[in-house]
Amino acid sequence: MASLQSVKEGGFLTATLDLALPFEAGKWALESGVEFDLSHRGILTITPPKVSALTKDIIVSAGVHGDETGPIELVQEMAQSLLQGKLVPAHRLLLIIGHPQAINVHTRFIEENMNRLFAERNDETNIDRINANQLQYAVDDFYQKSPLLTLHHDQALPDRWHLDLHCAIRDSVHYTFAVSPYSEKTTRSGALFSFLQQAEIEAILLSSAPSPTFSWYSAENYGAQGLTMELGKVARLGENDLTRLAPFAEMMQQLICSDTLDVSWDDSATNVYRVTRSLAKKSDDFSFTFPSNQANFTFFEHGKLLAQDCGVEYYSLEGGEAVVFPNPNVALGQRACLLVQQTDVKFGEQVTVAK
Ligand SMILES: O=C(O)CCC(=O)N[C@@H](CCC(=O)O)C(=O)O
Ligand SMILES: [Zn+2]
Repeated sequence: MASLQSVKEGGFLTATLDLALPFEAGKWALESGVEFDLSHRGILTITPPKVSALTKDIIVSAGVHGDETGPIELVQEMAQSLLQGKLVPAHRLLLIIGHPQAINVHTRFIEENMNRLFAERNDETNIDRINANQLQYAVDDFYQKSPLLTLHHDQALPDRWHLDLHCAIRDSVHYTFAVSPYSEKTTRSGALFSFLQQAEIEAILLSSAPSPTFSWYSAENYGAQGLTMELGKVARLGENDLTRLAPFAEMMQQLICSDTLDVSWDDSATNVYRVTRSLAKKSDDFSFTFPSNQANFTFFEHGKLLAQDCGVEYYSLEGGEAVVFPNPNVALGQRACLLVQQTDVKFGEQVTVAK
């Protein structure tokens, strides 16, 4: 079947991954008035039948790492329901399956980690860089050409969201958690945190420095309520237990199909962490003092030796620190782990770390 027809019938993921089939762009509408624009392989823009000042510009991306398949299956399920008219969106959507080439060979990336290629446009010397540039153009196009901009008469920006869905490589004290990228812009709204709590996401990690990730790109460049979502653990396509992500899938459907979401917050219901340090791998001598499969959010009391790198030793700080994303095999100069401490937040229009 032609790839465009396959997408129209709900096969967004199948068509995206079938690299033997030449890509066919296309625009079409359902009787409901929902409009679809398949502009590139794995990049689908969906426009609701009507827009208002309450309409959001929402990006949901998955497959930026090819072996993180649970979120890919969630995006496919959402795309299928929208394409078949079973769901009617209330907001503008950009659905992205980010790295078909890596997904097809079940690997995190081909030559370099695509989720470190969003600081700027990249020289297109490999497929990871080509894809990262294409995703940057897609985000730019989606937010910059939004019809909502005229609705707000350029006074205020539309409510922009970007959920970049990932899985963790290893076990985690928290099965689901969200990483809020650092930006000087207002990208940590009470509505975003309330959404996470209602989606039963177990923890939120507040980054304290910029990072060249996909969610950071939208937060920093467009003030989007951006998150990297860690939804379970890596597994093969079709071998994920999506029931554990049901509350999140349900809240994503509410986010996409409801004009507005209830906003509430219970300090005791969600663990919030702030990033105290990000350890970069400075040499091939870098090593951790704990096993490479150490679970995310493992806590180390104050004064424990965590890692060493060419004689430089890293000890856990006063109050202790927990480790997140420990990976001694990253490329030189890249992040080998995050170190975090639990924190309290002041909930409001924007959420801030309580002093
Ligand atoms: O489990 C791991 O070690 C990595 C899982 C993953 O891909 N995480 C993202 C987090 C990005 C961020 O810090 O926002 C990544 O490493 O790209
Ligand atoms: Zn990932």
